[in-house]
Amino acid sequence: MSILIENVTKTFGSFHALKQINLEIQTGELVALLGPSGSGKTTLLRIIAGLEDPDEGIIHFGKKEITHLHTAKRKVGYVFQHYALFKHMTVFDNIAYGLKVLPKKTRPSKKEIESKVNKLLQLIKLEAFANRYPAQLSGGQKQRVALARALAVEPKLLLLDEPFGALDAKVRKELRRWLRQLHDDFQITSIFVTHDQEEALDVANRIVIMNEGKIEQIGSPDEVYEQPNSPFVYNFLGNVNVFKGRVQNGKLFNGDAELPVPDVTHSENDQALGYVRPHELSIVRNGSLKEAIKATIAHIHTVGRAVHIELKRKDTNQFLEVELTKEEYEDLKLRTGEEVFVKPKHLQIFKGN
Ligand SMILES: Nc1ncnc2c1ncn2[C@@H]1O[C@H](COP(=O)(O)OP(=O)(O)OP(=O)(O)O)[C@@H](O)[C@H]1O
Repeated sequence: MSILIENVTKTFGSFHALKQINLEIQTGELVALLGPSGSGKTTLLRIIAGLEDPDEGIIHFGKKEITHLHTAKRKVGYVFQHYALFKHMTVFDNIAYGLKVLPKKTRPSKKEIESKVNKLLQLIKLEAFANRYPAQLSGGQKQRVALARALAVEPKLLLLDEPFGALDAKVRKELRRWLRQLHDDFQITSIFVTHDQEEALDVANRIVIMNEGKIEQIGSPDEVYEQPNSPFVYNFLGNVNVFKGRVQNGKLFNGDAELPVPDVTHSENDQALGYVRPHELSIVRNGSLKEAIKATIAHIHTVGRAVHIELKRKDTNQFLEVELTKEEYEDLKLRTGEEVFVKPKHLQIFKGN
């Protein structure tokens, strides 16, 4: 089911939690709402679920307008950060719950419910745990049960609010992979809230980046990471080096460096900020002083196949962060304390002040 959100606004007293949100989600997409705490992610999810009313704006599910439709009639599965399982019910009964409380007309038979729950138990790999109670499960297992419970009623839309927020890093990673697999198998339109960039980049087909009640950027993980459209997105999605200066003759004047700027649309003499990701900086031994930045290697550390290098600029004493592949690093034979030159491969310019 596709979703269309038009001009949705929400205030709590005088506080604007959502400002003119416009968003279209296609059937079968797995979309992440990503943003810092308080940016409005949960409020938007709750409005889509019908747990909260927007002040203004319209929401469509497919062709139908549902802005004020009761939550129970929206056919939405909702998974919260804190499992919210029924403590006094077994895993089996928790998953079956949504089916057992359906009105008699639409309720499947006891046998059908049993077969459906068993299939879901297989899917979440907890067949052997059907008779356990939530207190006898780990956090990851509880969250899998919560997902199975949400899926049991065959929702047209699956909403997940920080579903793995309370779990440790390894279990989170496992569940992410599993959520993606589940999504691919079921093809349910899904929206999940997270403030973890890595999680959003790893799981989602599309990421909606929110800040202070507004959407900053919408795009595929590659798009938002490689082509951030604002300093906010640059900073929020991973590490970045920022060069502040003045743009003149196609160059950013920063410290002693004159860094070439691609297709400048800024007027000459504008104050500007140049953004470069650590992997977009290269290290060379011999540089022309102008187009490269002289710096001393302060620290080197390896994370898997990547090598992170921290350098201190000779001109401004600021620190730079460079990421090389292990091969690049081994070719260069770099050592702590050595003087080198750092060159941006790609500089994204934003207006500064
Ligand atoms: N019922 C409410 N009454 C008053 N203010 C609220 C209410 N619900 C949310 N807010 C405020 O609206 C803003 C957005 O909240 P929301 O929960 O949507 O943010 P979020 O991006 O999901 O943050 P987090 O990641 O911390 O959950 C916050 O400043 C919050 O305090």
